[in-house]
Parts: sequence; C-alpha cells; structure tokens
Amino acid sequence: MVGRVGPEELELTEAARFPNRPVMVNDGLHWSVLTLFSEALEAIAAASHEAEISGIAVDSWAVDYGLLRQGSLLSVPYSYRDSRTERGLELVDAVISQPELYARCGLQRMPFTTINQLSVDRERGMLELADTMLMLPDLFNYWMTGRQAIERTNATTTGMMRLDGSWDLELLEMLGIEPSLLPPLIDSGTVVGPLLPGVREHFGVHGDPQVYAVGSHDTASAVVAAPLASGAAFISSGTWSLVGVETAHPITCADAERANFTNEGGVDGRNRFMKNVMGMWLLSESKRAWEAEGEGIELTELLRAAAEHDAEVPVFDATDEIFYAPADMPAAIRGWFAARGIRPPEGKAAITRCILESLADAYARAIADIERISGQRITQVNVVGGGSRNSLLCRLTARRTGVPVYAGPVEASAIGNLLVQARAAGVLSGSLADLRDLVSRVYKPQRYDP
Ligand SMILES: C[C@H](O)[C@H](O)[C@@H](O)C(=O)CO
Repeated sequence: MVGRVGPEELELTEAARFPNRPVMVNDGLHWSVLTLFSEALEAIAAASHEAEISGIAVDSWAVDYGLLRQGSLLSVPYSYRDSRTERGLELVDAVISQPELYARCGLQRMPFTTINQLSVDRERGMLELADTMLMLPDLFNYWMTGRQAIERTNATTTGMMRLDGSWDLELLEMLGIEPSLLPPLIDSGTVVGPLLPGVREHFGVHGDPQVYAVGSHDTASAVVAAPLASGAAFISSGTWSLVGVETAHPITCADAERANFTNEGGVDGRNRFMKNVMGMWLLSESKRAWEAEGEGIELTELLRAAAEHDAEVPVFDATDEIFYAPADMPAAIRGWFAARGIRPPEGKAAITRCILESLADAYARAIADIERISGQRITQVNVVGGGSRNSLLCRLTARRTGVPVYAGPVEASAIGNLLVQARAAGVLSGSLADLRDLVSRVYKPQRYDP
C-alpha cells in the first residue's frame, strides 16, 4: 500500500495485491518468502516512479521466522499451520509447565508460538547450523537494509520474551536455544536504515527511501489504527479474529491463563490483552473445500445466502483447535457437532450462517471474559481489518455482545504501519490517541446497534 500522510491527510492507494499461498512439500508447509519480497519490492519500485517515496515499513502475521547463517537464509520458513508445532508443544511442555511459562511471558497456549517451532528446529539439528533468527518482517528489513534486528511487538509473540520486555535467557537455556541466535531488539519508530544500493538497483527503486520499524506484528499495527474510545474492545478481523483490549500492563492472573488470553506488546509500550479466535479462516477454508469439490461460490454470494438464511443454526466453539488446520473445514464443523450429538447445519448458506453466528458468539464470550478478568466494562466494540466489511458479522456481533459495533477502517494494519512511519519521520507528532484522532477524522466507522 502507498500512503500519503500529513497532519490532516491519510490517503491510501493499493499498489499491488498478491496471493500468499503456503506451499506443502515433503518436509511440511512453507511460505514463499522470496516471492512475497519481490512482489512487494516491485510494487514499491513502480510507486517510486509515480511519487517520491520517503519511507518503507513491513508488518506481517506473527510468530514465523527465518534461520540464517552468515547472512544466508538456511531454509524456507515454515508456516505456523504446519503440524510440526504439535511436537513443539510436547518439547516445551517437557521442560516447563504452562502456568510457569505463562507467568514468564504471558502468552496464550497455542501450537504456533515461536518457541515451540524453534524447539522442533533444535531437535532436528537446525539450530546448530544457524547463527541468527529473524521474524519475517525483520527478514525483509534485513534483505532491504543489511541490518539484523527484531522489532519488539513481534518479538512479544515468540514466547521468549519476559513481561519486562527483555529476552528470557534462563528459559532459552532451559530449552537449549542459543541466546546469540537473537539479534538486538528495536522499538517501533526506529529508522532501520536506507535501502541497500543493490536492492534499489535490482528492483529499480527511485529516490532514497528509509526503512522504518513499525508495529511489525500486523495486529499491533491494526490496533494503532483502531479509533478506540475508553471502554472500547477491539476485534482485529482477518484470517484470525483477535478480540481484546489495550492495557497499560500485562494481565497474567490465573483466570487469564485459564481463559487462555494472551499478552502481546503494542506500539508505545502498550499491552494487547487478547484472545485468538479462528476468524475468516473458517470461511475461506470452507470456500476452498467447496471449490475443491467443484462447487466454487463467490464470497458475496455466500454472505447474501447466509444473510437470507433465517432458520435457527447451532453454534460451535470458534476457538476450538480442531479448526486450526483441518483438511476439510465443512467436515470439521460437522464433526464438531456430531461429537456432541447436535444436528449440524446442512448446505452452504446454513454453514456460512453458522460460522458467522459462531464467530459472534466467540467474540461475545471473549468480551465477557475480558470484563470479568480486567474489571473493565466494555461499552463498544471497534472491528477493524478486512472482516469489518462483513456487515452481517458486524450485526451479529452487536446483537450477541449487546454493545454498539463500530466497523472500520478496513486496511487497519497498513494505516497503523503508515502512521508510525510518518511520526518517526517527523511528519506527524503526538500520542497514539492523536494518531487515532486522525484516523477517526478521515475514516468514519460504520455503526451497528445491538
Ligand atoms: C499466529 C497469528 O498469525 C497471530 O496470532 C495473529 O495475531 C496474527 O498475526 C494475525 O495476522
């Protein structure tokens, strides 16, 4: 995305959009990072011919990383949905109990957490070969600037960071992970450096843009752009739905651990107390399964049919891990109901409606947990990201939470990324609240009443 930012201006243009399909080979599921990098840099180069580009910054999904030796990527990064993470959980469980780990890093128990994946790499001897680990946005920053560093918001999703923001060296030792693998930490707003001449030349980038560190965990950037008022909960809605509140400090009481809430670092030292809910993944994977059966259907058509589907549908637990990476999502949903003796919904319209009702139900339960655990009363929900375009889901969320829903902006991660860059470049100033005010002035959220 190309953004033009000023004190009263926040204009976003889509320079390119390209698929990000993980690839299954014999050793598992991997991301095509070189393709993503070249697609992005080609789009930036094209944009730099139209207008002078002064800054570049990358944000992405969390937890995944590349292993390097003497500056070269050793292997193609794995996708966090690869089944090796089950073994990773076992390896970490063998060393430390979940409550102890939670007290140290405050992260939800999920197979995808970086320490689980690194523990599998250690068991397979990959870490002996590596001298550096870089999260995916940091890998792109390294390829652009030659500098190796890890931005803090994404580092907080690894499980290797203490609640005080330092690497947990004792835990690394317990897990047999070399601390020297971890480059220095940097904060969002840091100038990473100029583009390497070779990169500029290879892609034909005009001008001399600086690379900035921003909230490199896309959810952290999305929350920057969420026009949160006091009493607001946020839902960062995309492949995943992240339901949470922004707090000054992590919440790691036993109740939070039992409810499997996570504490991930935000921009400006904030804390994101939140829960992962399966999100649009449920719908995109169902659509993929129907396409594979030769019954492809457009998303708009699915949502129209679901909106018109007024027969009662049951709801399933949209946080249940069986939905993490099933081969056939509609079958997994039917299986969830069958295992509980509940008649599953039949047909695409009913299943889609069931997915959206189940998501809204999970949001309402997460928000009730947040109120109980944090003591904060939630008076509104801000839904940002691609899922905020789903008006049926926004309506169901307002109905099930019982509070007004404010939907938008859609491109929240990109906007949060741009705002932090622009402030680091001195074009904007002020606090997160000031940045959010600009968002509210430019992007009027759509309101849905309970
Ligand atoms: C693993 C997920 O990607 C992560 O929990 C989520 O916050 C995210 O990054 C969504 O893009």
